[in-house]
Amino acid sequence: MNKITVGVLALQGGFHEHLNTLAKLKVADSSAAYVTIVPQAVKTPEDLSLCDALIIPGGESTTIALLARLSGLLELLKEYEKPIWGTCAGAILLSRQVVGTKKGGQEVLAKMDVKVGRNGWGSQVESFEADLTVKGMKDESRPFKGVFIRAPVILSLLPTTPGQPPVEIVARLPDEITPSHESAPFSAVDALGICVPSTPGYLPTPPNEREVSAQPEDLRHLVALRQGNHLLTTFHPELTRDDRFHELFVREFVLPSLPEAKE
Ligand SMILES: NC(=O)CC[C@H](N)C(=O)O
Repeated sequence: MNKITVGVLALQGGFHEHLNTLAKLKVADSSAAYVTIVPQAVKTPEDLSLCDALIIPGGESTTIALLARLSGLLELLKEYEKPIWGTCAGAILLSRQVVGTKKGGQEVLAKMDVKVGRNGWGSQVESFEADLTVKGMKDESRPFKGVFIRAPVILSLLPTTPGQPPVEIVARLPDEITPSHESAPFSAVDALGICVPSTPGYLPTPPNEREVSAQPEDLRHLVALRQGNHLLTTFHPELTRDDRFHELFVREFVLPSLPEAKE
């Protein structure tokens, strides 16, 4: 267990930043021994086969999905059972449903029972930063700077897929930050689970997949979620010098998933 390979899907978007963070990362296992982390750029099925876990970076989710299909990775990723962490565009790919897709729709890996809205906070100029408290993070009382760039928003938590663990909240935005963009590809009612399509390519939620209706909180405040060994963050931890999110992913998601850890 002292050497692990963490892949970063390197087809488009901010993969260099994740690889650079992984190259410097220090993570101790449960016996306080440091783990050797080998970062691996993943462009082909062979690259993926070397990995113990995968990070899908931010970028443009439609393009990443298209390139994954062209490189023979998309079906492998849909079947992948090792831990995956998706940041921003990667979070969109991990979700089961997406609102505001480009014309022609959006292929997803559907690993997490979540519905997201693309570009939910507006355009590039409306990018922002926010201090987050992250469950399970080292030095948890010190806020983690979340960088949101054309970020998706969580619209609903969908019924849990049979056999899967429930979705857990890892981080949320402070209450004073309110989504208020007219350019957002959904309306307020959409956040309550009543889907209002506003862009072509959007498919209404099938009746048997209706969200649990009594979700009192504005789910758009949820910005990091876990389901089993998958993690999504709607922001970009790789764009800060703070490597605690990468440490959390390796320590809490990757190390416990290794065969040796179960002995
Ligand atoms: N920073 C990002 O990854 C933006 C995601 C992009 N808006 C998308 O929908 O794919």
